[in-house]
Amino acid sequence: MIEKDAKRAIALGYFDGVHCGHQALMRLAVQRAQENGAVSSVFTFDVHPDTVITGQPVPLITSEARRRDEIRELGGVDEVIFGHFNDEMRNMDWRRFVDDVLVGQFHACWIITGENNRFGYRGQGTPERLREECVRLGIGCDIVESVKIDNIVVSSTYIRQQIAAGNLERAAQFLGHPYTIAGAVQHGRRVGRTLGFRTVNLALPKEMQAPPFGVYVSRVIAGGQSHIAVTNIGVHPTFGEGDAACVEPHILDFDGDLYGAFVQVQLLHFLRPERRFDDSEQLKAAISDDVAQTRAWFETARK
Ligand SMILES: Cc1cc2nc3c(=O)[nH]c(=O)nc-3n(C[C@H](O)[C@H](O)[C@H](O)COP(=O)(O)O)c2cc1C
Ligand SMILES: Nc1ncnc2c1ncn2[C@@H]1O[C@H](COP(=O)(O)OP(=O)(O)OP(=O)(O)O)[C@@H](O)[C@H]1O
Repeated sequence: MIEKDAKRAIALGYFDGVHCGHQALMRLAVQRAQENGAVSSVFTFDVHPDTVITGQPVPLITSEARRRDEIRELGGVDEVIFGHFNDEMRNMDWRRFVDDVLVGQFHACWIITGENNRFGYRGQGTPERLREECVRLGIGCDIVESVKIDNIVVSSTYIRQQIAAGNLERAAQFLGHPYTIAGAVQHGRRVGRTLGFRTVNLALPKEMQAPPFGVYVSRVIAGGQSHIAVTNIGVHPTFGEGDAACVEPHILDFDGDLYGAFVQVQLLHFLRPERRFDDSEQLKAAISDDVAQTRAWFETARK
């Protein structure tokens, strides 16, 4: 239990996907907290600010249900604070945000931000202004240089573009971990078993940035175990149109029961687009080929 008036080293930003740059920033927050006998925290928002500002939902790399856990697991911080991004927050002067919210309400003794971060009304809170304000308040401040890969600044926006294009290897390189869809296993229509390939069924969270509908080499993490799998994402057009998009991994060489379990599906490599087959025999042949390609991919990855 973290005490309300504990002092905190607070990292600022939205942290969608918890990519390599976010992780570097949070490592520093953890270090500053240790040095100062403080709690390491992230201050983020319940909705993406651009969703409110532009009126267009920003598709997310991390589903809403997983955000807190993912930031804590991958960032190593003690606490994730979710500010409510409403009109009041949107119009709040940057200095008031620092003085009243971060310091007044959450007792910040150190604030950590990336060099490209902007906050407060119209983004008028720049890292340089933050540094000056922290000096005035007598608290610590770090401005972290952007992490780059291949001379490209790692950002959630760039990673979303890679996911949307099906470049999951590139997305994983920039994330520092695979793109993952998590959720509770639901009952499907039990067609999979008639095909000879049982599948685990998950809803695709509607707020997520999905990759193109298709078939992916995958891993399924369930009950602390990692399984090799091949996953179809889409609306399975062979069986009629109109269904909501779902995520259906077929776990190779597995005969267990996962109904109701909470699983994570890591999508590693795009194999082919989803398509409509004329009959289930053709679909079966295609899935057999997907399975063979998946085994071959893991064989090559192991070498
Ligand atoms: C590896 C794999 C690839 C698949 N590819 C397609 C496809 O291209 N087109 C399609 O209509 N269904 C495809 N399916 C079938 C459906 O996604 C789903 O497995 C089937 O409709 C069974 O659904 P159920 O679990 O609700 O019974 C594929 C399934 C798997 C496991
Ligand atoms: N590549 C990076 N290296 C270091 N820090 C970063 C990097 N990218 C973002 N940050 C910092 O991490 C915090 C959270 O970043 P945030 O999620 O707001 O931005 P982002 O990843 O650049 O996303 P977007 O593409 O939406 O701008 C911010 O303080 C930001 O400046």
